[in-house]
Amino acid sequence: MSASAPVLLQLEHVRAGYGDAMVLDDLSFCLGAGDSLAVLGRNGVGKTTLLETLMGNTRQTAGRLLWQGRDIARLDACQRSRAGLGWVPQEREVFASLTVEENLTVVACRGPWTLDRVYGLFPRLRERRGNLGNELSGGEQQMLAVGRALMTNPRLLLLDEPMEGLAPIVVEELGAAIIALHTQEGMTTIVVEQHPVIALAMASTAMILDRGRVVHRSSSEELRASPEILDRWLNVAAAE
Ligand SMILES: Nc1ncnc2c1ncn2[C@@H]1O[C@H](COP(=O)(O)OP(=O)(O)OP(=O)(O)O)[C@@H](O)[C@H]1O
Repeated sequence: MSASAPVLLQLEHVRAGYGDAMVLDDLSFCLGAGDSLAVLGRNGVGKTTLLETLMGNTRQTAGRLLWQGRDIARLDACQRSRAGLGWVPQEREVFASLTVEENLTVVACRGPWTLDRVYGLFPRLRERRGNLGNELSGGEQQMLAVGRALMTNPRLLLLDEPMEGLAPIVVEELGAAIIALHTQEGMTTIVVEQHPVIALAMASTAMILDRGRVVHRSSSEELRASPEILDRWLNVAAAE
């Protein structure tokens, strides 16, 4: 986080999970406006649960979750969305019976992100604007899911494994758009991603979770150059 950037999001000793099963335990971190953060970790360590907790979809039993300085623990997902949290779920959840353009306009909120700007980021969506959600490829659906979240004009975009199941060529196209989102558009992003090579390319800072806690936080560059940390927490020899 740059010293001058205002803090957007701050988690202090958060404990959260589902029912009686707590997944996140004493989790703390901070994110500044304009930051991009990759969240890494082995299967089942709580990466998705972290995003679900930010959106208010889990049971938070301890700690503070501050959004622009205000504790939002009691707000539901809709209220958090209105407060500026944008959510791209792992399942994409595009509206199958609406066209691409309807998928985008149905959630639109006033702000800098317009239909034209989303089409500028994803020219493929402009080409497919009249197609129904269920007529799109996996990659196009993912682009639509990102575009739809942008149309809500969030201040923070949360992406859960956006590359899952996509062909390498699409991963490249979507990855370039996600990188452009923070490098050119200044969007603050948190991206959950299993594969360190992809994750570290998509964000300038990285955080590793293990058993619901933060066990490493650094720049992506530093983590890329730390094979012992990658090996210890992710069981991979290198992120090259
Ligand atoms: N809706 C749910 N109800 C109960 N337990 C859940 C639910 N979703 C996830 N869990 C449990 O919470 C733990 C963390 O899961 P989570 O999906 O957050 O991990 P993850 O790090 O995102 O893993 P993956 O990389 O496999 O997606 C797992 O033990 C999982 O079984």
